[in-house]
Formats: sequence, C-alpha cells, structure tokens
Amino acid sequence: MSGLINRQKYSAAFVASSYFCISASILTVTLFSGNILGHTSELWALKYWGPALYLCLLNFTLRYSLKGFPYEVALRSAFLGSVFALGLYLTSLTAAWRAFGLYIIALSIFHFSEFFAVALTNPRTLTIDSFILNHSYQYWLAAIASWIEMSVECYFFPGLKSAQWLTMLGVAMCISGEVWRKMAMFTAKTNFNHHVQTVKKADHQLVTGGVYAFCRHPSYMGWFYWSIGTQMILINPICLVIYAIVSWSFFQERIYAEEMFLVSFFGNQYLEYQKQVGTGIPFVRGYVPDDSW
Ligand SMILES: C[S@@+](CC[C@H](N)C(=O)[O-])C[C@H]1O[C@@H](n2cnc3c(N)ncnc32)[C@H](O)[C@@H]1O
Repeated sequence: MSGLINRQKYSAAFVASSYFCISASILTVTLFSGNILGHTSELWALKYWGPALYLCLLNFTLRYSLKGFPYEVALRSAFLGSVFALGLYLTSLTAAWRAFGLYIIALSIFHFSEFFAVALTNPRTLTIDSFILNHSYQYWLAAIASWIEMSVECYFFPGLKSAQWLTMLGVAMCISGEVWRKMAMFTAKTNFNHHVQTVKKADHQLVTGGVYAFCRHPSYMGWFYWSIGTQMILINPICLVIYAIVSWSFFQERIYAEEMFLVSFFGNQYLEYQKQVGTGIPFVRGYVPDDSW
C-alpha cells in the first residue's frame, strides 16, 4: 500500500514538474528570441509564432497522451509554467510591466509549489484542488481588484509605480512567506492538510518541532505575508491595506476554529504548546478555552 502511494506521489510530482518546466522553458526561449537573436534576424517573429506553435503542440500532446488525473495535472502545470514564462518576459519591459511580471511569477510559483509540496509530503490527500487554483471566488475577486487598481494607477499616477525598492521589498516578502509556508508543509508532512480536520485521524500527531517551534501557524503566517507581498510588488496602496485586513481576519477566524479542534484532539499537550509558542500572526491569539473574549 505504501509502495503504491509512493509511486503515485512521485508520478504526480513528476508529471507536474515536467509540464511546468517544459512550458516555462520553451515559452521563455521563444518569447525572448527577439532579444536574443536581434530584431534584424529573420527568426525574430519566433516570439509570436513560437508560443502559438508550442500551445498547439501541447494541446495535441495532452489530448492524445494523457487521460484523467495526470491530464488535469499536466494541463494546470503547463498553464502555470506558461504564466511563469510570460512573467519573466514582462520583467524585461517597463517598470510597471516588470512589477506585474514579478507578481504573476509569484502567483504561478505559489500555486504550482502547493501541488508539488502536497504530492511529496502528503500524497494520500492529493487532488486536483491541491493547486488551490479554485480556492474561493473571493480569492480571485481580490486578485482582479488588484489588477484593476494597478491599471488605474498606472494610467493616472504612473510615477507611483516607479518606486522599484517597494517592488523588491514585495519580492522579498513573497519569497520569505513562500519558503516559510513550504517549510511548514515539509515539517508537518501527513499532519498538514489543506482542509481543517474536524475528526482526529489515527496517525495525526502534534507537530511542535522545526518551524512549528517558532510559531504555531507557520503556513498561515507565510501565506499572510506572501499575500501582502503581492500588493507591495504591484505598489497598490489601497489593495495592500485591504489585503492586510482581509487576510488578517480570515486567518484569525481560521486559527480560532482550527485550534478548537486541535485542543479537542490533543488536550493538554496542545494547551501547553500554546503557552510556549505564539500564533505567528500579529495580534491573533487563537482559541483559548474559558477565555472571556
Ligand atoms: C492547512 S494546515 C495548517 C497548519 C498550521 N495551522 C500552519 O499554519 O502551519 C491545517 C491542518 O493542520 C493541522 N495542524 C495544525 N497545527 C498542527 C500541529 N501543530 N500539529 C499537527 N497538526 C496540526 C490541523 O489539524 C489542520 O487539519
């Protein structure tokens, strides 16, 4: 049984990483071909027909070579790889496009690495939802709001988007948040689940080591700073404040509910852990039994 799970885990991770990397590489090379070959070269139009040809070939390959779950994985991974390549290409344009390019690179890495990390650490729970591309409609509404703010400000206040140090600060926040979250997933392994568990599984153990020794909710902490970082990259002052408030209240509610179950699963062991380690998100206390707040 464990051999079968191991095989599935490596095959899903292999399909996902292959399609992500192949799409990212081919599209990066074709999109940059004009820059590499020079616009006088006869091949410069590769930038236009290269991606189109690649997407046709990809469509053909996917349609006839894979079916079911591997097909769904390959499709999403190829899409995220293409977004990554497009992001790289945009970084070679103006400051505002560079910021948008870095932002979509952060998104594509985040969604791809969520699937990849679950495939390697907790394959029993791996589904197509592990890409969390369909997290919630509010998630995509928030993303669209940030694109609108970016476009409006680019048009009316183009100078605002030229503070590149803010974009770089956002990149640093996204990288740190992403790394911290993935460290949590690799530390908690099968105890980590994208869905808050309401019933204790026989093999669910309390994790208090590694990044969990620094804070009780490292993956939420990572995601919290990552989401604010995306708005810092875009230099979106309005969405930055809204994202901070909305993410904070989302995680405060989620942590409260999650800890109610964790206390019921692990009792005193979890209460002791709570006394020693903070949640990781500013001003979020979590669930404290018999607390009057
Ligand atoms: C999306 S994971 C988030 C884990 C943790 N809140 C974090 O931010 O790293 C949610 C699942 O992790 C489990 N979980 C949370 N903290 C845990 C811990 N310290 N040890 C074991 N399982 C934990 C919960 O039971 C829940 O099913």
